Amino acid sequence: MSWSELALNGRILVVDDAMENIQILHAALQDAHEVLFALDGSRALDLAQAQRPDLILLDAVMPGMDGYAVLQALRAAPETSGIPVIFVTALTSPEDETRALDAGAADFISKPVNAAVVRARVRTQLTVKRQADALRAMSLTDSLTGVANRRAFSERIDNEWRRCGRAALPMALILADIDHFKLYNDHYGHQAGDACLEQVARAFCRAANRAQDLVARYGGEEFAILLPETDACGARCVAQRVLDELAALGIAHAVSPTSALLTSSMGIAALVPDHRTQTSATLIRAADGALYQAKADGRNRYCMAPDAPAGQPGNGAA
Ligand SMILES: Nc1nc2c(ncn2[C@@H]2O[C@H](COP(=O)(O)OP(=O)(O)OP(=O)(O)O)[C@@H](O)[C@H]2O)c(=O)[nH]1
Repeated sequence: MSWSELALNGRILVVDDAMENIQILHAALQDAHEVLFALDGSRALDLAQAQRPDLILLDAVMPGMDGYAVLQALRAAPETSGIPVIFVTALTSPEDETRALDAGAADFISKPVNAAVVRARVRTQLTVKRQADALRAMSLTDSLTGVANRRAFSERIDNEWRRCGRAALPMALILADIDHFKLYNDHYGHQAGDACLEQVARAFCRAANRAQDLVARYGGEEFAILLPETDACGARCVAQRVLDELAALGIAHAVSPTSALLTSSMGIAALVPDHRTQTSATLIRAADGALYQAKADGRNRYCMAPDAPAGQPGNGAA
């Protein structure tokens, strides 16, 4: 599919206090796009949050919250800051245009609008948006396994740390390290090692299957499983499923001192974030310490960080 084809079917939010202007833009765009509309700034912000349009056509002059204030509010919220905005306005002086572009507008269309020009400008902005989205997705994905990469993990854990902290919800982290992977590579070869990592990543995804769970490749043969809104008990369940999934895969590891099959060790930490005095590094450190303990205790098991608030430290051996 070409980039211009990708620009089709985008969801567009039209914001204007005059219904007849909305109707004109709707008529120009409805064949190729889903068109939403709002008659004032506050409704526009609600719709942008709830529906995440691909593009916003925004009237600059409106009673109450004007276009510039709407744009500022869109940029301030992480969920809407990446949505491109085209100003559509009767204000046509170079100063007005410059002000809109300085405020973060992607483009500027003068009223009265020409339907062909609107369609062309919209196509351009949607194409740029899709390209930016694809690049961002690529920059957050591990190319070998297809799961999130370390950068994506760092972004998510910080967001979840704050979100769960504000809501006083628990969150858990499992750090998993494949056992004796150096020996695996040495014995079966690096390509087989890569194929093994892909299989293991898929097994982790099957074990952590809630919408908000995140499986990430944390390092070479180390994975992180982030479990928002999950306490120590829930995290233990997921870790046990990881052990079961790996056992079910049955990947031979003929030279492992631990088992004839490929295994993983895991460290689990779970807590209710104290986001005012601590950072997410607290959780990572605790999970890392528990992983070290799981390795020391004989591998092929999970170990709970000792300061987990939801119960006594627990170990699970397969
Ligand atoms: N095939 C492959 N191997 C990798 C990749 N990333 C890291 N590794 C290998 O993973 C191995 C990790 O080895 P170590 O850190 O010594 O750990 P280990 O052999 O798993 O031993 P324990 O963790 O103590 O059980 C190294 O041989 C790395 O080369 C990768 O992308 N592909």
